Amino acid sequence: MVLKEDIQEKYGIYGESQAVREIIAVIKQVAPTDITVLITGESGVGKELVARAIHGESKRADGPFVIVNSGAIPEGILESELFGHEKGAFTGAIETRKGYFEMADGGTIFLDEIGDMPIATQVKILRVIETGEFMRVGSSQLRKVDVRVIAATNKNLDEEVKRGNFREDLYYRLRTVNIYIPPLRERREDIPVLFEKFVAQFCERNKVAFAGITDDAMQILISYHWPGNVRELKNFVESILVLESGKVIDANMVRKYLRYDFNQFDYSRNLPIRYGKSGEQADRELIYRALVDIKSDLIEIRNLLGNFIEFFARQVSSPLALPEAKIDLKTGTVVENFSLVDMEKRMIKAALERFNWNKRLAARALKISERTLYRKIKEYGLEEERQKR
Ligand SMILES: Nc1ncnc2c1ncn2[C@@H]1O[C@H](COP(=O)(O)OP(=O)(O)OP(=O)(O)O)[C@@H](O)[C@H]1O
Repeated sequence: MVLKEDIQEKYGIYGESQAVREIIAVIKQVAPTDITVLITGESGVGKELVARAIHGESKRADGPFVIVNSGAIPEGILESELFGHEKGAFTGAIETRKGYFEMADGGTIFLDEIGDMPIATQVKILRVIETGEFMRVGSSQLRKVDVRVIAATNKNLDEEVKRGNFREDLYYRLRTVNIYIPPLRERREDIPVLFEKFVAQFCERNKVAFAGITDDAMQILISYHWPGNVRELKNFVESILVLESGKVIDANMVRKYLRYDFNQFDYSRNLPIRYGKSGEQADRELIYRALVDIKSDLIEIRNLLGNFIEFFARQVSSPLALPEAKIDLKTGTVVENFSLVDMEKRMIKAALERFNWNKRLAARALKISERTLYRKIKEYGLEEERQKR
C-alpha cells in the first residue's frame, strides 16, 4: 500500500496544509477505480499534477496519459482532434487520423479547461464517458475505447450551467468526484514548504548552493496573494535564484520580483501570518507593505500608460489607428469607446495582424500564453471579424 507521504514525493505534490492532505487522501481513494474525476481550482494550483497522480496510481498506470488542452484548440478542429477523422472528411484531411480518445485507449485522458468546450462537443464527450462510444469525423462507424476521463477547469461550472454554456447532464456526470484545489493564498502554510522544495530542486538540478532567505523576505512571500498560484511561486524561485545567484534573498529582492496587482490584493484576507513576531511589529509591517504596494502599483500604472502611449504613437498612421476614439479636451470626457477592454482587443488584433495571425508569435509578443490568446480571440470574436473582412 502506498503511503500518503510517498504519493507526495512520487508525484512532487508538496504542502502540509489540511487541504493538501485531504487531496492526497482522495487521490488514494479514487485512483484504483475508473470513476470520472473533476478537478477544479484556479490556474496554477496543481490540477494537472493531481490528474497525473490519479493516473499513476491507477491500474492504467502503464497505459497512456493523454493531455488535451481544450481551451487551446480552435473550435473548428476540436472534434477531429478529440475523435479523429477519416480521409477526405474535410478540406485538408489528407489521411485518416486517430483522435486523442483513441490514443488514450487503455489509459487516461485529461481534459483540461473542460469549461471551454463547445456545447455540441460536450454531448459527444458525455456519450464517450457513458458508453465508451464515439465516431470519427466523417465516419458513421461507431467505435469503442476503454478510457478513464479526468477533467479540469478553473471556471465555476455551476455558473456556466446556469448561463447555458455547460450541459447539466455532463456536469453531473463529471462531478461524481470533485477535487477542489484551493488557491495558494488560502493555504499559506504551504508557501514555506513549497519554497524550500523548489529551491532544493533547482539547486540540485543546477549544482548550486543556496545562500538563504531572511525572515522578512519569507514573511512577504507568505503574505503575498499569488494570483498565479504555485506556478507563480515556482517561477519566482527560479528567477530569483538565477538572477540573484549566490546572494541571501532579502525583502527588497523579493519585492522586486513579485508581480503586485493591487486590485486583486484583498488586505482583509491577506493579513500576515505571525511568524515569530509581535502583533505591533506585524501591524507596522502590514502598513509598510501596503505603502510599498501602492508605490509599485503606481510604477506599474506608469509603465502601462507608457505602453499605451507608445502603442498609439506607432498606430497613428496604420489602419488600426483609433479614428473614432475621441476625448473632449475641455471636459475630459470620453466621447467614444475608450475602455481598457477595447484597448486590449485592439492590441491583440494588432499583434495578430503584425504576425500574420501566427498565434504563437503574437502571444509571445503580447507576453501572454497561447491559451489565453485563443481565449481572447474567442471572447472578442476576432476570428469571425477576420472572416467577414
Ligand atoms: N502542490 C504542489 N507541489 C509542487 N509543485 C506544484 C504543486 N502544485 C502545482 N505545482 C507546480 O506548479 C505548476 C503548475 O501546476 P499545474 O500545471 O498542475 O497547474 P494547473 O492547475 O493544471 O494550471 P492550469 O489551470 O493553468 O493548467 C507545475 O509546474 C506544477 O509542477
